[in-house]
Amino acid sequence: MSTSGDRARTPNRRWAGSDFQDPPRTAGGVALCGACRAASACRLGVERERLDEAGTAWFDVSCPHEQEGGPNVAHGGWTASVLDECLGHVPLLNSTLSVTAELSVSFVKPVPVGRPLRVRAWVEKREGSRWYISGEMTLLPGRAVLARASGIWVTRDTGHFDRHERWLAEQDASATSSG
Ligand SMILES: CCCCC/C=C\C/C=C\C/C=C\C/C=C\CCCC(=O)SCCNC(=O)CCNC(=O)[C@H](O)C(C)(C)COP(=O)(O)OP(=O)(O)OC[C@H]1O[C@@H](n2cnc3c(N)ncnc32)[C@H](O)[C@@H]1OP(=O)(O)O
Repeated sequence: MSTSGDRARTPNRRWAGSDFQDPPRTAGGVALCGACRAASACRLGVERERLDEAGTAWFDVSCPHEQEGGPNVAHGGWTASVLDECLGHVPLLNSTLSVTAELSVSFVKPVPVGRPLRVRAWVEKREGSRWYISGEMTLLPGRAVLARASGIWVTRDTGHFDRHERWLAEQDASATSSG
């Protein structure tokens, strides 16, 4: 029987040999998170990504039908997730591992499901290990803004997830010992 302690010690083969700063990418250049590696596609619907010479990141995105909230429109959680993903790729496109510390989303218009959308993301400033990143989602064709986001990403070293596993094991151990 598997326990939470076993889970904390089990190597995760999706990340085996993985370089956090240079993850596997789709043909469209999209860096894949852990759960999407088996599917070889971003299940949030990020189809292409690229960084231009000015440092702005561009993403072709479409809301999957499984993420429908209201009739023919995206669940707000999808909009927030895909903006977290796209803005969070900016440090990665600059060969830097980071995690989201804060994220703020403005839902400007309902987001249609199954339509081509564009996300643009850029660095506002960097202070210490913090990257202040903003972005917006627009409808295609045209450039109507559907959502805006801004947040703070914090640079991590490659020991971040191992430290987390140890912290989790300690939580489990202290919960077990205190009953
Ligand atoms: C999906 C996650 C994947 C992450 C990347 C992994 C591999 C990459 C490969 C493939 C992946 C492909 C694509 C994925 C890319 C992006 C997807 C979106 C990213 C995410 O979806 S990621 C998941 C959600 N996210 C978390 O899981 C974070 C949980 N959380 C923590 O892990 C800690 O809470 C942490 C690290 C935030 C702080 O940890 P801490 O407090 O111990 O650090 P410390 O004290 O050293 O602070 C260091 C500096 O952060 C500043 N700081 C701290 N907290 C702050 C806050 N709230 N707001 C503003 N600034 C803050 C301090 O002011 C100091 O700033 P300074 O260095 O300038 O002085």
